[in-house]
Amino acid sequence: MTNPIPPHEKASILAEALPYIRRFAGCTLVIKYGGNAMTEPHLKEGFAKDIVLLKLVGINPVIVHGGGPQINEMLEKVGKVGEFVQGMRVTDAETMNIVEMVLGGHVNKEIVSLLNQHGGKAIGMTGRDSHFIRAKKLTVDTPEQKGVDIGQVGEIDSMDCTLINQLTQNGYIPVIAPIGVGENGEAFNINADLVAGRLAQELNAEKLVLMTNITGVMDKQGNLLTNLSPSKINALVEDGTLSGGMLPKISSALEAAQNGVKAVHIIDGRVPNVLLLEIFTDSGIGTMILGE
Ligand SMILES: Nc1ncnc2c1ncn2[C@@H]1O[C@H](COP(=O)(O)OP(=O)(O)O)[C@@H](O)[C@H]1O
Ligand SMILES: CC(=O)N[C@@H](CCC(=O)OP(=O)(O)O)C(=O)O
Repeated sequence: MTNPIPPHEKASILAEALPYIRRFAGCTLVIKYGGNAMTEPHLKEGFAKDIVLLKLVGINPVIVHGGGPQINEMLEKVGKVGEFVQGMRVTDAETMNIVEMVLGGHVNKEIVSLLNQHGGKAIGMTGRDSHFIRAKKLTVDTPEQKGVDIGQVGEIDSMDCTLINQLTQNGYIPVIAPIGVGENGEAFNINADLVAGRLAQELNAEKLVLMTNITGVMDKQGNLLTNLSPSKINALVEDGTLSGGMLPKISSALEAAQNGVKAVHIIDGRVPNVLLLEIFTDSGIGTMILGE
């Protein structure tokens, strides 16, 4: 059994939060909740409580969620296998329907419901709601081929954050599924890290926090890299240290850091209350991405 924390230590931990609460009160934080970090019920519950606490102390959290593993599970049920190119899901018409059903339906509503159960006022939406994320078809460059067509995968064309701002100002917590709308009203599947990074820029967020299922960005030997500069990131991409889902994550993190978002962090969503540790304590956690 672990020893209980003595009362004076508990008090000093709570007191440590005060300067951070003062600093971030009234600020917007964009939090990306990755599908891999939302597998355990107790972690989902803890995440919801942490977000409600942020809102209650005057911070404006805006959540963008993923759901890659949850989409894979549903694809398997209909006999399809998830396929990825450079961390992006190959999305044919049938897959797009499943993506929209899983992200816009089950995953989004589960998070919304948990937040509301814990006293938050959460509202779920996708980028098709009020057409707030306009997207166009994305093609991907691989080391072998440029411009690979991966179906209904979108890149963000523009974002209209009027509705999000109105919601946060009125006490709501927006919970956003990463689906965009094309010129003809069609749906596009967008990587959730890209939506979170762009949203953080558009909202002038104080922080972008990407919650995933790993301690942070690792070097080839598996050591945690606590700080990453643009040149270091380029080197890690070029020598193949970063792969799969880490590729869109790091490029989104870097773009946000270079476009006005003051702090960008990749942290381990498997650690209970990791958000509170990141935001309210002096201890550095995960990987911080620097803009220059
Ligand atoms: N150098 C690296 N450091 C850390 N993770 C890496 C690295 N290269 C690839 N990855 C992979 O990226 C994954 C995180 O991306 P992803 O699976 O898309 O997570 P999420 O669902 O949270 O967005 C890690 O679990 C790991 O498998
Ligand atoms: C184009 C693309 O890859 N879209 C992602 C959207 C969900 C996502 O990003 O989920 P995670 O954050 O859990 O990985 C997908 O279909 O899996």
